[in-house]
Amino acid sequence: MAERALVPPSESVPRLTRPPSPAADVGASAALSEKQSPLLPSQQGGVQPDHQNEGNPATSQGVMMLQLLERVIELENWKEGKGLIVCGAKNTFCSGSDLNAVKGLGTSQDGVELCMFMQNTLTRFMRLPLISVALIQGRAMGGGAELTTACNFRLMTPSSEIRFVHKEMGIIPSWGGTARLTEIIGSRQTLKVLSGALKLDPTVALKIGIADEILQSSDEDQSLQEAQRWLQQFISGPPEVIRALKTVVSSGKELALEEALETERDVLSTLWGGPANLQAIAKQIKFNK
Ligand SMILES: CC[C@H](C(=O)O)C(=O)SCCNC(=O)CCNC(=O)[C@H](O)C(C)(C)COP(=O)(O)OP(=O)(O)OC[C@H]1O[C@@H](n2cnc3c(N)ncnc32)[C@H](O)[C@@H]1OP(=O)(O)O
Repeated sequence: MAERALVPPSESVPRLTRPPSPAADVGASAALSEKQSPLLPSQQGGVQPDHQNEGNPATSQGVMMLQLLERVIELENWKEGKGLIVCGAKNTFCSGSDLNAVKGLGTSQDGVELCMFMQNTLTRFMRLPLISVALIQGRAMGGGAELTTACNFRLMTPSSEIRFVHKEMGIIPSWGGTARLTEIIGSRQTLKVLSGALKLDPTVALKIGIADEILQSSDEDQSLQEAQRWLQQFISGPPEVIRALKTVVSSGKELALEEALETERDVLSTLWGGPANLQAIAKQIKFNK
């Protein structure tokens, strides 16, 4: 029987509580996992399996998923950050769960535990006070397609493709991907994308609103540079302001209006009269250029 390495630290997705004050340190953009894709098997350039568990794909996949959670926890503690880019390796964004591991996780309970673990991790990722970009080089399939929806933006290289293959696997996207995709492109388009298991090339993805932009290059390094330049336009400025913006947008998306308004008041109180605000007022900035 497959080892239960995927039981989530908490049994359910964390509730969004009104957030702590954003930090005021200097920020930078960073790759979540430079040249690594969190869920891929090692032959695709993913995180290497724990040697202790070599030969047991289910356990190795569990290790990779735990590594993803660890990275998210690191990012939760990255108090000066402003943005991040999630990218894959060897021109594959992420081809989802390791199919060899999935064979060893055959019960409904296995599926639900995997789902809860990933819902927890990706919800925490989505709520980071960082502006996140999925740089889709090559394919994003299954769980990999779901991962792209946890990012705020999706940039696609000309040769890339997003495909929610779940229907063909006899399942649904359940790592929060269905809910997030519906929020991104609406229920009609989501139903088409999922029930057709459509291959979304960059042109189609842009048209239906999953992709934010098609990059010029399919080259791994050049497209990463393009993505960094693209992100830069949204993260220039003081970290406390960028982080606060992401925080209030998250609460506007997830909370009831009264709570979201309260969050806005609280977050504003950390900025109004603060250094960035006072400097801007002192400079008498004009926006007519
Ligand atoms: C539990 C469900 C879960 C969820 O979302 O909830 C999922 O994610 S289900 C998994 C969904 N993903 C797939 O079904 C992908 C299946 N793989 C493919 O369609 C292709 O391999 C593709 C399109 C990713 C890449 O095709 P390409 O022609 O470029 O290369 P290869 O097919 O030769 O692949 C190279 C090598 O990688 C292995 N591989 C790729 N993806 C997976 C995977 N998800 N699990 C295990 N192994 C994978 C592939 O088998 C090849 O291995 P090799 O030993 O060289 O034959």
